[in-house]
Amino acid sequence: MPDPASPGSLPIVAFIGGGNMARSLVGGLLAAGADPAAVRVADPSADARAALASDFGVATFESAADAVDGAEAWVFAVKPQVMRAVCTELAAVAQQARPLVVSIAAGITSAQLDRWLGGGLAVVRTMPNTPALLGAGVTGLYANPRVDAAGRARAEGLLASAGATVWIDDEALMDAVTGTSGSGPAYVFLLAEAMEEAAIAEGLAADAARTLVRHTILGAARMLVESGEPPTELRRRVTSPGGTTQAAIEAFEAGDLRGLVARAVRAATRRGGELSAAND
Ligand SMILES: NC(=O)C1=CN([C@@H]2O[C@H](COP(=O)(O)OP(=O)(O)OC[C@H]3O[C@@H](n4cnc5c(N)ncnc54)[C@H](OP(=O)(O)O)[C@@H]3O)[C@@H](O)[C@H]2O)C=CC1
Ligand SMILES: O=C(O)[C@@H]1CCC=N1
Repeated sequence: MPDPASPGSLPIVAFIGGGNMARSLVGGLLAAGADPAAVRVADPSADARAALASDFGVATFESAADAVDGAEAWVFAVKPQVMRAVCTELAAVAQQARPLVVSIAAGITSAQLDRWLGGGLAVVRTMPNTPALLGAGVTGLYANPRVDAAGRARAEGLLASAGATVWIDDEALMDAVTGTSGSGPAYVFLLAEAMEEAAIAEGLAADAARTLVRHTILGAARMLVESGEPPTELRRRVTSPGGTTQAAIEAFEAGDLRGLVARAVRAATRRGGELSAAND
């Protein structure tokens, strides 16, 4: 009996959309041992298809209908703006095939996906992030009531090779997942940009600033994950009373960094709801 959570024993999975995130997920799946013969990707771009085929050895298709033929899991990896059209085109096939539907799109709800695909389907709405490319991502997953235990295990198996997974029981919170971890890598990259610029403004050479900042973020992230200790405690150990870090933290707090981050996450979270409404 194959283990449905193991990528090596996945049923045939079709990715509809072969862009940035699909590439990350396909790469992660194969790195975790999935058979390239069990992975298909549909994308309208001949260049994207050629790159996917040569990089990963997966079968590629111009037409989504051809890619999903015989696939038990369909992963929708297109932009929210085209999701309705893409689903509607596949609705008749979906009603016959009854696949496990997995979406990685921001904002688009499981009810919308189900409705556009004709209704009554098992749908898992997920939100991965780009470090999936390194197997260092994190994905939030929500399953609609039609998804059984095997479907959950299958969806988790598809995303687990991209990194950690977190099940979310209340779909209304999936936009907050997007605003936290889906978009989150960009927040860290923005911090890196700002720190590099500040370091250069203090007189450091650009290459020195780049190395100092990148390895500071890498080291701090590893400490966060590997120590399991709360960030407040890790920060306390860097902050000598009356020392340099305290001076910097006071500047951050005076500038309301926490409030700014809260407003940014709120903006991303709200945008998820807007993407859902605007593309219904
Ligand atoms: N980028 C990120 O960090 C994250 C993105 N997401 C979600 O992932 C989804 C994809 O994003 P991303 O990979 O960044 O976007 P991309 O634009 O890189 O990928 C989408 C791909 O879908 C293709 N496409 C368009 N129409 C069809 C169709 N009818 N059939 C098959 N493929 C089609 C596009 O081709 P073409 O360009 O030629 O139109 C493109 O290659 C989005 O819904 C996004 O919300 C989720 C988490 C993180
Ligand atoms: O910016 C976006 O809409 C997508 C979803 C999460 C990350 N990128």
